[in-house]
Amino acid sequence: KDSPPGPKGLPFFGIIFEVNITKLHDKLYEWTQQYGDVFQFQMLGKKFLCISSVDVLRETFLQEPCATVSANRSPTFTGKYLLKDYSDVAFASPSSLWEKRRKFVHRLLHTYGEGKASLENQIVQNLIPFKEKIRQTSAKDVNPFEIVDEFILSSIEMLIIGRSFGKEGPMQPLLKLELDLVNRISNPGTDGVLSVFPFLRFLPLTLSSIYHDAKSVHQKLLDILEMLSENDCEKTGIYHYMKETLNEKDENGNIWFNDKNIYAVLFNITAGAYLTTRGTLLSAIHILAKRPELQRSLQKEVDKVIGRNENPRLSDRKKCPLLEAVVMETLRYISHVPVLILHATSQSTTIGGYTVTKDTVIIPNVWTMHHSDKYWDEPFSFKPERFLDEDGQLLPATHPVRKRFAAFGLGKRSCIGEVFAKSRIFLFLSSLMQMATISEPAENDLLDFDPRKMAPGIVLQPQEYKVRFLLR
Ligand code: HEM
Repeated sequence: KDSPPGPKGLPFFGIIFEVNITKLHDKLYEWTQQYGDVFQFQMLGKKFLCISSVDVLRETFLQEPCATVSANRSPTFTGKYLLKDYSDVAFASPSSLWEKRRKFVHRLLHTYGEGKASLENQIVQNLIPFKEKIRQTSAKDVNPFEIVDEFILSSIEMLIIGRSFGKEGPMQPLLKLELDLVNRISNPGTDGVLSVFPFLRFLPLTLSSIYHDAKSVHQKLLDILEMLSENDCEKTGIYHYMKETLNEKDENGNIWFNDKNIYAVLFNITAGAYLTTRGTLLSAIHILAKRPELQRSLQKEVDKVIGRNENPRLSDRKKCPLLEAVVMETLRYISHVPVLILHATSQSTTIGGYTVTKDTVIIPNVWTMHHSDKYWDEPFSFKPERFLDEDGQLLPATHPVRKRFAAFGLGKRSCIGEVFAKSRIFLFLSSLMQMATISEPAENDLLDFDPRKMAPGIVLQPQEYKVRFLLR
């Protein structure tokens, strides 16, 4: 049992010709049925270990010594070329400077995601144009993508610079463009090819223009931030705090936060905050449009806890277990970060009883885990009640069902934006349920949401659709 099973593939190329590299998770789902919960394969000279078992993943990411050994990141094109030689948090492997960076960014996000009443007020302010749009479009067929984008991008501006300039302002169009580009290039399959053949960035290919465009748009954004921070911006966004920390030294006299770190960390935060929350909200709206009964129950909960006219507050979240369960089930059902961000081993170790060599790329196969009938009854059905007890309360985090949920990753590399993301998702969905009912469009049939049809990317995205918002 020393070496895991898995598809053999060709010398050097491995399995590359057997998969659609933009939708790696589809093939991993199929191979799990064939080879089991832990299997390995080779692609372009790299060794991959795919983990589709919740128990093995928890053991690997949460128990020492494996937790530390498996916290590395594999070398990526995104990390090396887009993020200035791994100057970021998400694509860099651990080091003492990285640890300081991760803690710092985590603290900033936490303060801004939950602690600061001012951000809560600002997000509530961001909801005003959103509510206005819903009023204007009431009962008409509408594509909700623009409305959701505006809300998310405004809250990213708030987070970074302390205010939003709106949809027509200098930042939102750039952010949107940049983040669509990043999603395409950082997709693990696409990045996997580019990381082995980085010279492709010099050839006249679509991929290389995506890379160059993403870089130049990001630089433009930084130039705008610099200009704004010198002029008329309140000193409340995280950009200001990053600038204040610039060139600080650690106890050994090493600078732990420099210009390159600001550049790369802002890439992480904008992509982390936009792609994931956008995917969640747009999927939730589509899913709810097909479930009027569930909406009625959500509206009852929101009316009781928040009322019809009060703005929702973050403190209301704990009192809305059904809404929490709907968000959790949406995240499980769509699993839109299907293989997390790939990990790697910093030395040889044992995983699931197998010997795994140093520099093996670890694929946490959360897509398969979240859609396995071993763990979930009817995994391709949307059932928020799986996260509730018989009294309608959210199951505790220690409950076996909750332990199978890994949408934000686990352990040392888990998402540092979870609180910030959940806060925004709650404020958005509770406001929506307070004021409107989502209905199918009048024009044509809306098919039920199918996560298998989501568009590829490092974060899968829902296909466009139309709904109607009927004012209550
Ligand atoms: C629904 C929302 C979100 C989901 C589902 C999500 C999911 C994830 C996942 C799966 C990972 C990788 C875990 C791993 O590699 O083991 C991750 C990492 C990360 N996320 Fe999120 N995320 C969300 C929102 C956010 C937000 C709002 C931010 C920032 C504002 C953010 C920032 C980050 C960063 C910086 C990392 C890298 C952590 C590290 O490598 O140490 N995420 N997230």
